[in-house]
Amino acid sequence: MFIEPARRREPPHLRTGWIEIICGSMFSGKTEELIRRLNRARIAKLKVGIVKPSLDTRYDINDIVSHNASVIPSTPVSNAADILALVADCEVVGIDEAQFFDGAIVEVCQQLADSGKRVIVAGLDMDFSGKPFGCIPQLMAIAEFVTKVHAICVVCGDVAHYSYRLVPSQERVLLGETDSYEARCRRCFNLGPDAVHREWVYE
Ligand SMILES: Nc1ncnc2c1ncn2[C@@H]1O[C@H](COP(=O)(O)OP(=O)(O)O)[C@@H](O)[C@H]1O
Ligand SMILES: Cc1cn([C@H]2C[C@H](O)[C@@H](COP(=O)(O)O)O2)c(=O)[nH]c1=O
Ligand SMILES: [Zn+2]
Repeated sequence: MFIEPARRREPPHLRTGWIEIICGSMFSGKTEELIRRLNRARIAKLKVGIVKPSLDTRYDINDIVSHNASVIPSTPVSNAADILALVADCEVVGIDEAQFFDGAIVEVCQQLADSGKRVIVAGLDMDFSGKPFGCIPQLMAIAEFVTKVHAICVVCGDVAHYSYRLVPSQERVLLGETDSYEARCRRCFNLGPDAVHREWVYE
């Protein structure tokens, strides 16, 4: 489990910031982990700013909501550059679904961390075709801390690494949950539509 590095209680310009990435497939617990870290920052009485891309309207227009219904309020943002003004007075910044932001998100995260803030970013590392998703690989490269989380393959029960798309769209951006995606391990992802889902063994 990720444990926060100690922070000196000094004005932001006198202390270092950093970037944390939480990445993985869909259903791997990225949002839960983001919410856990942000709640702990609040308990530490740090000023926390939370944003998500405005196109992510899946569960709620404003709130960040995990697949198992953990919730934290956030501000929807259309352009990555707008984040800078929104969180100017915050010590900790949380960003969910970062793969949907434009390329400026990389420079925005750098600037926030350079100005002494702790920046926690969650996002999909790969799209439905198994290709690196948007800015996430670059963010992983510049981050101090990278946490890769895993789901459970709904076909065989092994550790899942991929988000398998169940519907025919080839558009990169297609919002959805279990209606359109399932978490799969490498083998079951490569089997595609030929994968045979394991039967329930226990009642
Ligand atoms: N295949 C799966 N593997 C693991 N968790 C799953 C799966 N399907 C649904 N879940 C639920 O999703 C939760 C994680 O949700 P969330 O944090 O929103 O994930 P992410 O942001 O990575 O999509 C788990 O705690 C679990 O309740
Ligand atoms: C793989 C993949 C996913 N999406 C969408 C589907 C969901 O709305 C989000 C991911 O949410 P989660 O919190 O990680 O479950 O992204 C997409 O648009 N394109 C893709 O290839
Ligand atoms: Zn599998």
